[in-house]
Amino acid sequence: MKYNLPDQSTRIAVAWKSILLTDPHTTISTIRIPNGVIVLAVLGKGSSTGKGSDLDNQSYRSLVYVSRSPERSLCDKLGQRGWEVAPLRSGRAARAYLAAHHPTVGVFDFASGFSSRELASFQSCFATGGIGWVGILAVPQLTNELQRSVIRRYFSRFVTVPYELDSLVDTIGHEHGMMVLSTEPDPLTVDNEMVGTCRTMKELFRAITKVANSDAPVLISGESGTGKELTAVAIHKRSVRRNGPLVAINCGALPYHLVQSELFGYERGAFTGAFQRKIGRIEAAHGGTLFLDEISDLPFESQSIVLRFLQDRKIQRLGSTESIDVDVRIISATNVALEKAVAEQTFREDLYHRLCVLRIAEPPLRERGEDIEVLAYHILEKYRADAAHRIRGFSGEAIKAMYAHSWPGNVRELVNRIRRAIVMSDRRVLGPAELELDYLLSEGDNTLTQVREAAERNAIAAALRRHRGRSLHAARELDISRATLYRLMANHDGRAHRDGIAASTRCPDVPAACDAEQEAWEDRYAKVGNTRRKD
Ligand SMILES: Nc1ncnc2c1ncn2[C@@H]1O[C@H](COP(=O)(O)OP(=O)(O)OP(=O)(O)O)[C@@H](O)[C@H]1O
Repeated sequence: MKYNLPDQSTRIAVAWKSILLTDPHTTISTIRIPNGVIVLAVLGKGSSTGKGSDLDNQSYRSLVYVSRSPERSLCDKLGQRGWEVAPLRSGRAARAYLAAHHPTVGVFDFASGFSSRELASFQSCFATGGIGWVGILAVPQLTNELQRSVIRRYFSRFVTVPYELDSLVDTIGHEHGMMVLSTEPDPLTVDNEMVGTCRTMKELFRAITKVANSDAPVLISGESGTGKELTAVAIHKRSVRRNGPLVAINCGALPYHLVQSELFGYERGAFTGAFQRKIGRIEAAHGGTLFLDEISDLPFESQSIVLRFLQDRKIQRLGSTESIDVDVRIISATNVALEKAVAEQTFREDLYHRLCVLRIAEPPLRERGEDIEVLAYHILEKYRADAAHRIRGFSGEAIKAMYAHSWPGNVRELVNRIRRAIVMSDRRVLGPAELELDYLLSEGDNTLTQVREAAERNAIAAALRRHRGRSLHAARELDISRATLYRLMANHDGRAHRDGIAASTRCPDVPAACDAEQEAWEDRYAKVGNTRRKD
């Protein structure tokens, strides 16, 4: 039987339970279907020229093998079967490897004796999408509740010690086959620009794929620095217009008197100084995508000009009477709520409806959980060469501080902090001081729970700081009710509040919270805090 990859193969993987790729180099594989019949299948694009199939052409022959004492014989055996094995011991090394190499299979040796704390440091690796985990366990570990729950949640298969080398390698082959066939090729990860493994980012990637399949206008909303421009590029790259131009216009930087000439262009002699014809930005995007960045900043008087183009899809260069049809797909981005601008009559409602047919919301960095760490290593890889010496990674304290910080500037802030640290640091391991996050760490915040609590406390403190102690505004920003905010502040025993206020007095550009509302708030908070303490 011959199957073409990837479409049909995906269906095979879904329909049949087990696929054994005995050797990642070969295109001949054994497929075991549910009724027990074994079928030999040739997987590939019908090619037997020896040049290799799609399976060979991709980088999924690498395998991460985590063990405190990696088995030499297992590494050798895997090497003979064409695997590139990366034996690793720590969570940090594994995370960096996963971010850089995207292996399809991971082998985790529970039997080599990782402590519970060490196990927790691997959690983000287990949760990484696109990798199937195979466990090696000692029989008594099957009764250990923590290990059982990790296996149940994240592992597809496991073997117990003592195991037969061949059988383990076959199990890894099974896992590899299932992962390859059930994973759709993802241009986002192929070009390795947009990184994300958490649930919200996976939802974003799915939304990008769907939106890219349509030609309707899309509005991308999200806080500054969350990756709206990156998303616009990803949509364009995945769309049928990918071979056409992508032209970006920063609407905030377009003064009214230049809107017509910038957007529509002009003919020679159209006005004094127009010495030659100039093609406008909209026409330059013909056949491709027009990205209207910071659309909310488009001056009100200019909005009708853009609206007219969106209605007619025609332009007229200044100084010309000829109407030119322009075929572009519109993507716009905003970091403020356009609905609010419409309600306040600073943004035209008819333009809003033209732009906002499809919608994508960019999650802020503070809601991306362990992606902070994945992103940090991605950024380090990208800018590593700027360092005067080789930088190995981040210290444990630096990672803790990153989780504790609330990232008001989102991914851009993370990029800037890491780039600064890479250039300025004399050390091989970047610590919280290099990231200018050392003020966040307090003694003894070591366990995951403590780190999470610290992150929550700091997010609340930062929100209060930004809104000068106004609980209603801070709760709104944190997307929780005011009652929940009070409860959380009470849980943190007032520390988030104190930190928020202390920092707002420390920071020169944020005035201290000392207005009447602040005092009223403090009274209310004191009551909530007292009630809880009585409990
Ligand atoms: N998911 C991501 N993976 C890797 N890098 C990212 C990601 N999201 C954002 N970045 C990086 O963060 C920086 C800011 O991204 P971008 O310019 O797309 O944000 P933005 O939301 O358009 O910002 P603004 O609203 O200020 O225009 C860029 O350096 C970008 O490469």
